[in-house]
Amino acid sequence: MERYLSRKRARSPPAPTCSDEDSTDMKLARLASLFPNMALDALMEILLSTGGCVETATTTIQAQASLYPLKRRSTAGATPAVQTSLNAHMRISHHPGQKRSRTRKGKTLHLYSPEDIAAHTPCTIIHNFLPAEQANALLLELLDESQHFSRYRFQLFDRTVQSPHSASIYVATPEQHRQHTSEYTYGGTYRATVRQTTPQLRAVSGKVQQAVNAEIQHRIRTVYPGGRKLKYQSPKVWMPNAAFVNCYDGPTEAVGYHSDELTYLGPRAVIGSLSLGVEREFRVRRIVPTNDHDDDDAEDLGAPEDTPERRISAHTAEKTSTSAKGQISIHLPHNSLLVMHAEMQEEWKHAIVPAQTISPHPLAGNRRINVTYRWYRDSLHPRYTPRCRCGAHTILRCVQRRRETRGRYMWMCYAGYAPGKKGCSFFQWADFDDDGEPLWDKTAVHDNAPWLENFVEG
Ligand SMILES: O=C(O)CCC(=O)C(=O)O
Ligand SMILES: [Fe+2]
Repeated sequence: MERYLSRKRARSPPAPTCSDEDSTDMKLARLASLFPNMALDALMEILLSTGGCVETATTTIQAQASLYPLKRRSTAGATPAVQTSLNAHMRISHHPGQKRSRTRKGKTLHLYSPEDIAAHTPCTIIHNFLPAEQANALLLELLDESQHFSRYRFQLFDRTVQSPHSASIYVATPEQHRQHTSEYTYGGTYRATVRQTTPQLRAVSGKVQQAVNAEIQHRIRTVYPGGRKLKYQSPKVWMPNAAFVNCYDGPTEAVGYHSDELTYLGPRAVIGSLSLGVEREFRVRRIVPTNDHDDDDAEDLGAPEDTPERRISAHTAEKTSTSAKGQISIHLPHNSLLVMHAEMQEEWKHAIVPAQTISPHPLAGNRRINVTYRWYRDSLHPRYTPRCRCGAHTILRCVQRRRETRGRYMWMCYAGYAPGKKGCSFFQWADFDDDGEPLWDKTAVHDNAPWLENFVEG
């Protein structure tokens, strides 16, 4: 990003003013119409590198076209230059309650130590989480599994676009496999790749469960107001029953800025995220509310935001207001467990950004494997979640920017973003009790249908 921004600044006439009214999909579509011969991936990278500004992206592409022939400009070449760590220039205190922002517009603050990460982000990290042999065994097992992974596909106007990394979801039993392929949806469609847990994945789940619960309790005691759990956060023991495994094969594979879909996790979800193989940067940035109502309507009433499909287009940057405070880079080495705490999905966005350089891992080569352990709430099983007029499952989202309704949850139709489907404009506010349980007819929730089983044996 710096490379493009600094070139842009040095140039005269002055940088174009960025009109930031459109959703990311619209911006990408505008760029695609201006540069029909360029790959969408490359356009997304450039949009990301210019902070989501179509005008700057356009002048950047035009200027670069004379320097680099288009076919030789890889996505890696269009990624932001590696940025220097701000840690070198500033001392960061580790007071847990510290609220002062350390990020600045357009800058990336690089964090490595668990204390800094806990103090400045909604995450905590445990390095060297597993015994070395167990981490390696899990890595090898999942590298082998990754041959079965697939890429998410989503519809962008008349194009079907693929995610720039591959993934599969893992569940514990054949019955859960059935449910995940025919009942649970993701980003408006059924999952393409669902697999059953493998021996190493199962063996590690108990350790993840234990560590995540300890981290949750520590966070509550040391960070949350009054030492109490957040409103809507579940008071129950966190029990993962689904794991998404991602594979990033090489430095250009990535996932764009997004918040994880809350449909089955419910509000204030906690996610345990284990990194294996090549070290990559996990970027987080706080969502800043905006007063621009037109812009907000686009977000709140239809722009794809919190789906995996969005991650493809969200590969581009967010609106200016969102990125105004800059971003934080958390470095995720092999065998580290990152806990995304309850304040993460509603108030922050996260991404794995393309890397300019990576250090190959002795077992994984250029690949990084990531496992996100998730706890699907029984009360949010698809047999209970609202259906929209078009018959599809709705997805649960939180209003993230619009000041008046920020923090409210809503059920929305997302079918329109699934290839081959037509959506409707279904929208309904979602209400929860203080523990994040849906306030719909609870008798229905206590029927005898099979629940998702926890991964952990015994
Ligand atoms: O690869 C990672 O660390 C993050 C993956 C992620 O954000 C996701 O699966 O939702
Ligand atoms: Fe995510």
